[in-house]
Amino acid sequence: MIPVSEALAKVTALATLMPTETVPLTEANGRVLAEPVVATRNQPPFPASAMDGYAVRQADVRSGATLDVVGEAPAGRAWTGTIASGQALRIFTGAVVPEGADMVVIQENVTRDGARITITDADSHGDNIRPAGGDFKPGDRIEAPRRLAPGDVALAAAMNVPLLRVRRRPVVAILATGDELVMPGEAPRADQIIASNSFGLKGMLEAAGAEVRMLPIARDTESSLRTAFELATGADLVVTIGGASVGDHDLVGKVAGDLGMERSFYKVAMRPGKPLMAGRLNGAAMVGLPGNPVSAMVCGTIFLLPLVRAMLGLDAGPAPRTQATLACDIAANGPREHYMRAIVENGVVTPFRRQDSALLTVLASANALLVRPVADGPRSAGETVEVVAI
Ligand SMILES: Nc1nc2c(c(=O)[nH]1)N[C@H]1C(S)=C(S)[C@@H](COP(=O)(O)OP(=O)(O)OC[C@H]3O[C@@H](n4cnc5c(N)ncnc54)[C@H](O)[C@@H]3O)O[C@H]1N2
Ligand code: MOO
Repeated sequence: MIPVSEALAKVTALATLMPTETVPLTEANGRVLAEPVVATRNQPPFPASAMDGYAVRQADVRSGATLDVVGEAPAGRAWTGTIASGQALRIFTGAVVPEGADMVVIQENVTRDGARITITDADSHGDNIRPAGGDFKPGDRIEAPRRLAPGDVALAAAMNVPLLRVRRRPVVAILATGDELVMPGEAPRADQIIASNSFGLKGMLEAAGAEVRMLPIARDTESSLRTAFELATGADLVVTIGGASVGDHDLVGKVAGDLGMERSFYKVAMRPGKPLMAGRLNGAAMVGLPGNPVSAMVCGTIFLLPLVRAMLGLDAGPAPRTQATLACDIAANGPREHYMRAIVENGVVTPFRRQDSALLTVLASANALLVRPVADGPRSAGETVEVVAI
């Protein structure tokens, strides 16, 4: 058994950086930017009105002052004259503020009578003008690498960059194994259960930016496993589920080895997740997850997410931890780092009483993993511990 930190380093060392591809803005959200986006224009490109009202000279703005309305400027239709003293231009949000004007008086602060306005309230918070280039200027950048959030996509669009260079999504083949498994919706025999892990992992990996291929469930025979591994050809990462332990039917390690897997490690000092394996199989990274549903999902959080991040060129450090205050006493930990399913509320963490790695109801109710270091002593309510959000 190797420590979790060492296993993580070995897993992320299996990553190959994905090549880049070009996508339109409509498909860019959530993708990882591979090359910076560089603005070639000012935004706004002109001094723009921030309000509906009247563009005027600030020096003319006094309560009771009357001004002549000399024209109108809606957004998208500039008025090309110059505002002189005593004049006002009817203006709308987003329109070009004309030469001469250095303030927009909001329409709520004037009364209008034909072509004249009277200022009823001269108190203004600011000039209501957005200066040219106030948002961004030529040369301003969205740096890479970066996972594009909706705000980034909007910014790239505003920069008039319609196509973005992003990392190709790593293709992950998920291979569930076991004679006891049937797919959701099928009719299980009395001695069978429903395959669940692949679905949880698919969601987790897709949210991380991967493209997931679900392979048919492999039976606990060497030939079925071999066929399933063949179907994984072309994937950047092959994730197997189950068959990783020491039983007579735990054949994943053997078959992968027969097919040429160069094993990086097998077994991690971690709970749940001890029988984790990883290596390289025909040019792809391979991670063998334990079958217990919670073990598979916890290993997904701790190892697969950093691996996918590394493949996308992002920081591949360990899952971020924060501190929380223990709500109750907990017993000493053993020789494996323990990732206890827990609920964090207002900075206080409560681990679930039942920690069996088969309990999906507990995992689904949890929002955090309470991390117990190897050989950590008993801890009392009120002490500070580390948690990973899930
Ligand atoms: N003698 C020992 N037995 C076990 C050990 C050990 O050290 N010595 N380790 C235990 C630990 S810890 C784990 S974790 C499991 C992992 O075993 P496997 O990876 O070989 O997984 P399976 O035996 O195939 O399955 C375990 C469990 O999970 C269910 N399962 C499997 N795949 C799925 C799936 N896709 N969806 C839902 N459920 C799944 C399976 O039916 C079993 O109940 O080994 C312990 N044993
Ligand atoms: O290590 Mo196993 O993954 O406890 O269930």
